[in-house]
Amino acid sequence: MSNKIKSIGILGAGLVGTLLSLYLKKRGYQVKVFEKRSDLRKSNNEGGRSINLALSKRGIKALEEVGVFADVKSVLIPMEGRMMHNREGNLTFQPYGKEGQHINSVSRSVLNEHLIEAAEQEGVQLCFDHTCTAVDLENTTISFEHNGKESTEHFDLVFGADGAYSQLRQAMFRTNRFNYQQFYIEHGYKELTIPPTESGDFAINPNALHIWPRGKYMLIALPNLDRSFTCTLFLPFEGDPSFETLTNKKSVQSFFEKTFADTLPLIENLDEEFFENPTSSLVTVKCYPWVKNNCVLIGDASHAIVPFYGQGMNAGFEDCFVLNKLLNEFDDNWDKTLNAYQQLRKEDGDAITDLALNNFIEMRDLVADDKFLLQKKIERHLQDAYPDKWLPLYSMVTFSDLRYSEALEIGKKQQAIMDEVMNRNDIFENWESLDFEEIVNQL
Ligand SMILES: NC(=O)C1=CN([C@@H]2O[C@H](COP(=O)(O)OP(=O)(O)OC[C@H]3O[C@@H](n4cnc5c(N)ncnc54)[C@H](OP(=O)(O)O)[C@@H]3O)[C@@H](O)[C@H]2O)C=CC1
Ligand SMILES: Nc1ccccc1C(=O)C[C@H](N)C(=O)O
Repeated sequence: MSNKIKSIGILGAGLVGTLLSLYLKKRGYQVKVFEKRSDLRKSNNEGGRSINLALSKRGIKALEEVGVFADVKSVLIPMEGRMMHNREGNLTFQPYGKEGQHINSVSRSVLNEHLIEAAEQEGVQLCFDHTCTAVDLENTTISFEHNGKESTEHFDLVFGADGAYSQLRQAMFRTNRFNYQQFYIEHGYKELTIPPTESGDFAINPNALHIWPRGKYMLIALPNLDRSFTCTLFLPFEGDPSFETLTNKKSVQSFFEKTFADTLPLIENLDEEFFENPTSSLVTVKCYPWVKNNCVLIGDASHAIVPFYGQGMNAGFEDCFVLNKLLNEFDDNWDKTLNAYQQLRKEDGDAITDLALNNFIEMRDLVADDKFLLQKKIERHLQDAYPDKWLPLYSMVTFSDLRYSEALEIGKKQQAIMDEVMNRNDIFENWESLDFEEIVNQL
């Protein structure tokens, strides 16, 4: 294939497809994007099933590289830490990183609109209402349906940025030695809303990610530009409590009274939203290889993860950044680039998949535990005293661009060290007199 690539087709004008199109167009390729949905800028309908995104270092870096971050900045809301709400409505705040560090709440559709606009201005051809129905991996053609008509188009290279249920991946699925694994967690999610107050203000602190951790399940809330909050209830599909048991207004009301009492005056239309918004499921997909002939998977199509680290978009954006960096390194030799791309990013995709699953346990359960919060405090102290030696796992993932796979490995070593530290009987009283140097030197 090497250096004969001129035309590139991309499936999906989601966050990753549009950013990828910008990168490739800027390199001088002819780029055409096919998206099954209508143009978001004309009909914005998320259908009550969106979870707010948390843009952080990796995503920002990837947006900066193509010059779109400056434009996006105005739609971000900084969240400096987690605000935990216990059953009595008492609050505990846990900062995400050092002073001045934060993650950014952003609506998927607003960010997507910005990227679509930027891609169009760059000269990318965007085809909305085009559903890809098949990909021919041998001939690098895409078949799609548009306005009831079927047609087929050939490209030198095709990218599947078409999400967790990718059509391109579907074509790869039938090829020899393609590995594939998919599983659903036992929880589903439902979107609810905390509207602005009557005076038009945020009802709760907008510079935090709010969590109501309840062990096996949780509710979270992230701020929006219109001063509302998008809440997401993560609850098992089956068991008690579960989506299965919350079948009528009475059961929902009493569940919220018992578990999330301080949200009842805030979520105005609980009954309507609970029964009108869909309950969505959460899938994880792992597969390999990501490259077959001249067809390549990227973003969720190659590594669909659960949302709990707020890294799905950041990881997909980083895929684009790394691909572009490799194209620079290999002077647009696509064979070499794609080979290196899939090897590097598979390891990192697997790592963030595991990290995201673990972060659910942290958010729904551990953040309500005093010992866990003390561990975080000690780790922040280690970071302040030995910034070159100890960077907490959350910071490595969120505020650095260290490879996810390296962050995961270092994080495991840190956890083993901290397990011993936290086992001391007098840890709550005497943590300040720990030998911090000895701790960091164990790494
Ligand atoms: N906050 C949220 O609710 C969501 C967030 N995300 C975030 O976005 C990140 C990046 O996702 P990304 O990899 O871009 O994937 P996305 O799912 O965001 O985007 C893929 C796009 O391709 C479209 N598509 C799917 N099948 C076809 C097809 N056959 N033909 C043409 N278009 C198709 C999808 O439409 P359709 O969606 O209708 O299938 C979607 O618009 C995720 O990691 C996650 O963090 C993604 C989804 C939801
Ligand atoms: N955007 C999200 C959507 C759903 C669930 C979590 C998030 C997060 O961002 C979590 C955050 N990184 C945290 O660890 O507190």
